[in-house]
Amino acid sequence: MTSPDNHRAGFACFVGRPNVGKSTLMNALVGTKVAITSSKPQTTRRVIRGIVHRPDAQLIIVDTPGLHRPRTLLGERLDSLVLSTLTEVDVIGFCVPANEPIGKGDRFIADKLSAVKKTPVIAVVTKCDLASKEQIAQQLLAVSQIAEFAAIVPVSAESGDQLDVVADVLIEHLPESPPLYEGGQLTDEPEQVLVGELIREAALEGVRDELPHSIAVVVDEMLPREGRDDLLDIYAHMFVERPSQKAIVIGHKGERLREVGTKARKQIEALLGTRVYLDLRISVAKDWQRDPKQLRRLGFYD
Ligand SMILES: Nc1nc2c(ncn2[C@@H]2O[C@H](COP(=O)(O)OP(=O)(O)OP(=O)(O)O)[C@@H](O)[C@H]2O)c(=O)[nH]1
Repeated sequence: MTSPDNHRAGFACFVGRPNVGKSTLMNALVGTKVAITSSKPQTTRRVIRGIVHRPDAQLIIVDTPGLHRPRTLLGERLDSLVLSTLTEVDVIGFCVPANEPIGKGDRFIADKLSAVKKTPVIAVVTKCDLASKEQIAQQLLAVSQIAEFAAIVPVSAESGDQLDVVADVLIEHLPESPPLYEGGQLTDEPEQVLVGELIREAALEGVRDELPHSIAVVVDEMLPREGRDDLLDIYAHMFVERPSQKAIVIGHKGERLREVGTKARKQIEALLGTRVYLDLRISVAKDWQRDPKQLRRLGFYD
C-alpha cells in the first residue's frame, strides 16, 4: 500500500459508563452503522471495530462495552476485555455526557484509566446537543478536575458538531504508520457477528425492560442458495435464559418472533446488499450469563 509522508495509523477506543453515547459516537465517526445502539445500557458485548479513512490517517476504533463493577461472570469477562483493550490501543477516548453530573461511575473509570499510564486519554464530553453552552462549559471544567487528560473535547454525535475535532485529536496521538487496512473497509468484524447483532437488536425491540441482557444470538451458517447467486440462506439461533423469556420473544401464536425475523431480515439485506432467507430458532440455555461453558459456546471466550 502506498501512503503519503507523515501518514498516521493506529487504534483508539472509547470507554465510559453505559449509555454515555460511545457506540453512537463511533458510528458517527465511521459514518455507517456497525455497532448496535439502544436507549438501554450495556447492549454492546463485543469489541467491534470501525475504521475512519482519511488521506493523512487511518483511525481504527475499537468499541468497548461499558466499564462497570462485575455482577455476573459475563460482567467479569467484559471488564478484563476492556482492560486488555486499553493497554493495546494508541489512544483512549473517555466519554462523559454533557447533560449529567459526573458521578461515582465516571470516577471509577477515570481511576482505572489512570492505571493505564502509557496510553494517552482524551476526555470526550458527549451529547452536547442536550446541554446549554453554560452547562457544557461547566462540564468541561468538572471533567478537567477528575484526572489529567491529554485533551478535553466537547462533541455531539447527533448533530455532528465537533466530530472532525474529535477525529483530529485522536489522530494526533497515533503513531506514524502506513494504512493498516485496505481503503474503503469500514469494519473487520466478521459479517456473521454483525448479522447476529442485527438479530439481537430486532429481538430486543419493545422487550428491553423485560429482557435487558438475556438474549444471545449465534449465527450458525450463512451460505448462498444453490444455483442462486442473489439469495443467501442464514441459519441463526437465539438463546434466552428461561422458558418465560422464550414465551416473551415468541409472542402470541408466534407473532412477535415472525416480526423479529422480518425486521432482522430487512436490516441484514440492507447491510449485505443481497436477498436473504432467515431461519431463526430460539432455545433456552439456562442461566447462560453465569455458565462458563455456555458462554464459550455463545462466543464469549476467555
Ligand atoms: N441527543 C443525543 N443523544 C445521543 C447522543 N449520543 C448518543 N445518544 C443517545 O444515548 C443513548 C445511548 O447511546 P449509546 O451509543 O448506545 O451509548 P453507549 O455508551 O455505547 O452504551 P453501552 O453500549 O450501554 O455502553 C442512545 O439512546 C443514543 O441515541 C448525542 O450526541 N445526542
